Amino acid sequence: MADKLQLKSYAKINLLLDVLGKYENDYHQVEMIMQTIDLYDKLFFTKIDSGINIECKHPGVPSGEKNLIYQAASLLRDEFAVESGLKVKVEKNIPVAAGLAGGSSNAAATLVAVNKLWGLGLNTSELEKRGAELGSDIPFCLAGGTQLATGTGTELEKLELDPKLDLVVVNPPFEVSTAEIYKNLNLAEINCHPQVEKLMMALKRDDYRDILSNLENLLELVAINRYPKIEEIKKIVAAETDRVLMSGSGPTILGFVNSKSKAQEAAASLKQKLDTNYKIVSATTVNTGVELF
Ligand SMILES: C[C@](O)(CO)[C@H](O)COP(=O)(O)OP(=O)(O)OC[C@H]1O[C@@H](n2ccc(N)nc2=O)[C@H](O)[C@@H]1O
Ligand SMILES: Nc1ncnc2c1ncn2[C@@H]1O[C@H](COP(=O)(O)OP(=O)(O)OP(=O)(O)O)[C@@H](O)[C@H]1O
Repeated sequence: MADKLQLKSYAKINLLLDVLGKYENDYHQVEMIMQTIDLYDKLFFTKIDSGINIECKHPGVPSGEKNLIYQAASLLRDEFAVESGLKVKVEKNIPVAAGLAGGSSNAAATLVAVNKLWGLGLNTSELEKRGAELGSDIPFCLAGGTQLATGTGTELEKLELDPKLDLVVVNPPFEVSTAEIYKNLNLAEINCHPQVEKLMMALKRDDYRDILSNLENLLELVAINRYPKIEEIKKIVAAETDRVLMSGSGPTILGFVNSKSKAQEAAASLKQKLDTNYKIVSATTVNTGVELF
């Protein structure tokens, strides 16, 4: 059995994020259209004799038990009484605590890696179940592409759509806690919800204008309330693109355009306008989850 595996783990965006209610455990009932984009981390996994060692140069990424990679590996190690260990080198490209599921996608890749390296023989839905125990975005990150997510975000339906959307990803230099954003959402105040059916129809028809007008994120208002800077960034990105949207619980702002070259132009122009500590990249949607490279 091979003792090395190299996997890419893709960033996700939420083309639509609606919150319908709250469960007794305080998690929220959501309805989302999730999508992977061609921004990814590279993970180099090696099976070792014992322990879980993580090497990542990014200062915002914990190296020990707090790392989702560690948690994913130790969950399966404990469940299956695995005696081997794991070494992981992470090349981070996805901004951290950005609403792009960077940690979740790393965890999804780890589930795939240890399943293979430790010979556990689990299928995708068995991996999804373990992923959901660790984080709501992890099951989606396994297969990626375009998926409808319901429940707490872990009940998934893969949509046989492969939208080709070009965008610029603008990540400001501050982190946002997902828990804090959900905690500050007051559903009683919301009288207008995103329209998931309309977006799905627009995606099916590949109608650019209709797709753009149905991109919505209910958490945007909460995030802007807590961090007014997000509204300022939105305005700057709006001047360069056809539609702006916050990803997940923020603070990353996405600006949509109708070609790769326009996305690159928008990225170049925004780099001139915003501080150098903003991470700004052009991206495109992909129909990929965790994959070998
Ligand atoms: C905002 C999104 O990223 C959109 O894809 C997800 O809904 C959240 O995904 P995530 O970061 O993987 O979330 P988790 O790590 O599972 O949860 C972080 C915190 O967010 C809140 N949370 C999360 C998911 C959900 N359906 N309801 C919630 O209220 C909970 O307070 C939880 O403690
Ligand atoms: N492998 C990892 N990569 C990045 N962050 C990690 C990782 N493991 C743990 N973390 C921690 O998780 C927190 C959230 O990081 P992450 O990049 O996953 O956020 P996010 O993009 O907002 O995710 P989501 O969209 O799933 O809420 C960070 O504060 C970071 O310290």
